[in-house]
Amino acid sequence: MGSEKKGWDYSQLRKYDISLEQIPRLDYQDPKVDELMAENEPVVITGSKLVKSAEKWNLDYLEKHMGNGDFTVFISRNYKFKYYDEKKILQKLPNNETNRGVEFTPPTKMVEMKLPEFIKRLKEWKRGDERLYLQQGLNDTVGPAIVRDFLKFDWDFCNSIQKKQNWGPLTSNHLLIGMEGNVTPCHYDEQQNLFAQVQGYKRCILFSPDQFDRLYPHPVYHPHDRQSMVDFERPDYSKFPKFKDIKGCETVMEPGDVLYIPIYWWHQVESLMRGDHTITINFWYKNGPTGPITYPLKSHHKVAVMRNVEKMLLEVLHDPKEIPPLMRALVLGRYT
Ligand SMILES: CC[C@@H](CC(=O)C(=O)O)C(=O)O
Ligand SMILES: [Zn+2]
Repeated sequence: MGSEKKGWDYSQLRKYDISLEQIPRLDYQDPKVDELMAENEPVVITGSKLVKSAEKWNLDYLEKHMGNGDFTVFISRNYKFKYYDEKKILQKLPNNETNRGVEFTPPTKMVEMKLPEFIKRLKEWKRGDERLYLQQGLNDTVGPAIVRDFLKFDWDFCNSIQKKQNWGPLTSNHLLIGMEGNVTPCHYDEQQNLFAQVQGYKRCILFSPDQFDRLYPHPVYHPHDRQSMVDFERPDYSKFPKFKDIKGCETVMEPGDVLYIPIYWWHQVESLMRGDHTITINFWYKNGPTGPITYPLKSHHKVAVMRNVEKMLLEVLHDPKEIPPLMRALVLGRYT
């Protein structure tokens, strides 16, 4: 994978005891790109101009043109930015009732920050300081120059993919500005994703949905729903024995690369250590209609089924502790 001539080297990658193949890197005009996407397989698409109009988006340009809006910034005391769903945290509601959330201490703080302050903290950051990660949906609060650049994205390119792959509508574009070494731990999303690298180098480690039982996602009701419970750097093989057999693929994204992250595919994303800050724009699309079901079900369909079973059981049992005994009674000795 890659090499020194590509502006990064192996010493900038975190070391894991995981077997990883290379994600194919194909030119955007290669017909194999469509074939892989049609199979819900990841592919790095090179040479497209999808976000070429944003290649000038360095920090000074963004500070000058991003407008005076508030941006969502996550703050972490370490290098990890594990996503959590606030709606699943036990909360007092206005009428003094509580939602059916759980007690949970978020691992990161989410704040609203003006861009100049974010950039100042980015530039002044030193080892040991809290880390920051700007993750903001692009909306109409940005300045006119950014709107112009946004309109100049190669929309024909991504619209043709959307049409060919029969995806649903584009739901959002997120601007992601990360510090060197920041890690978004392994998780999956329920949307199709074109992940466009604008500045800096990002390592993306992906696992097929069929690795579900090796990645031990938090329960659906948990704020870390869709996130793996396994700490890749210090895996607890007694709690997560199947993680030993994990198989995945990876790539180091360079500016201009576009990675197709298929719906339900697990991914861990890392800004290379001792590298520059990174800037990414992602394009999230609703999945298209399932189309003709073939049997046995594909692994990503099985993940959707498992999520629905979990949600239904929670709905009827109310107490998550009731699920394991019921599932054991259902399966052990009967289906095993
Ligand atoms: C925002 C988190 C992550 C990207 C990602 O998970 C996605 O685009 O789905 C990253 O780049 O750190
Ligand atoms: Zn994601």
